[in-house]
Amino acid sequence: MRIVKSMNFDAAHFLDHDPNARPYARLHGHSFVLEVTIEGDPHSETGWVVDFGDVDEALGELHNILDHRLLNEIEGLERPTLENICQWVGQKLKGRFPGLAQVRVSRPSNGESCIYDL
Ligand SMILES: Nc1nc2c(c(=O)[nH]1)N=C([C@H](O)[C@H](O)COP(=O)(O)OP(=O)(O)OP(=O)(O)O)CN2
Ligand SMILES: [Zn+2]
Repeated sequence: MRIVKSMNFDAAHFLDHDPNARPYARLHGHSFVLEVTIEGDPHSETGWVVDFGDVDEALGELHNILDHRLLNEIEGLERPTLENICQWVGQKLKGRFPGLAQVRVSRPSNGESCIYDL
C-alpha cells in the first residue's frame, strides 16, 4: 500500500545558470506543493503503514526550512529546480521513512511538476 501526504509552501528563487538569460534568472516566487508517498504493509496492530502524525511532523520541519525563504540560500538547494528540490526532500526524509517511494513537487499555477521515484 502507498500512503500520500502533501504540504504547501511559498518560496522565492532564481535560476541564473540559464545561458539564454530567461526571466526566471531574476528573483521571483512560486506557490509549491510537496507530496510524499510512503509504501509498505499496514502494521498488524496499528493498521497503518506509518502514522500520518509522524509524516505531518516531518513535513512541518521541512515547511519551516522552505516556506517564505529564498531557496537558493538553503544548504543543498543552491540550484533550486523542481528536480533538485525533489532530490533534496528525498535525502532529508529517506532515513526517517525507509518506505519513502516517491517525492513530487509541483507548481499548480503553471502546471509544472517533478516526480522522483526512490
Ligand atoms: N526542468 C525544469 N525547468 C525549469 C524549472 C525547473 O524547475 N525544472 N524551473 C523554471 C523556473 O522556476 C521558472 O520560474 C518557471 O517559469 P514558467 O514556467 O515561465 O512559469 P512562471 O514563472 O510564469 O510561473 P507562475 O507561477 O505562473 O508565475 C524554468 N524551467
Ligand atoms: Zn521559478
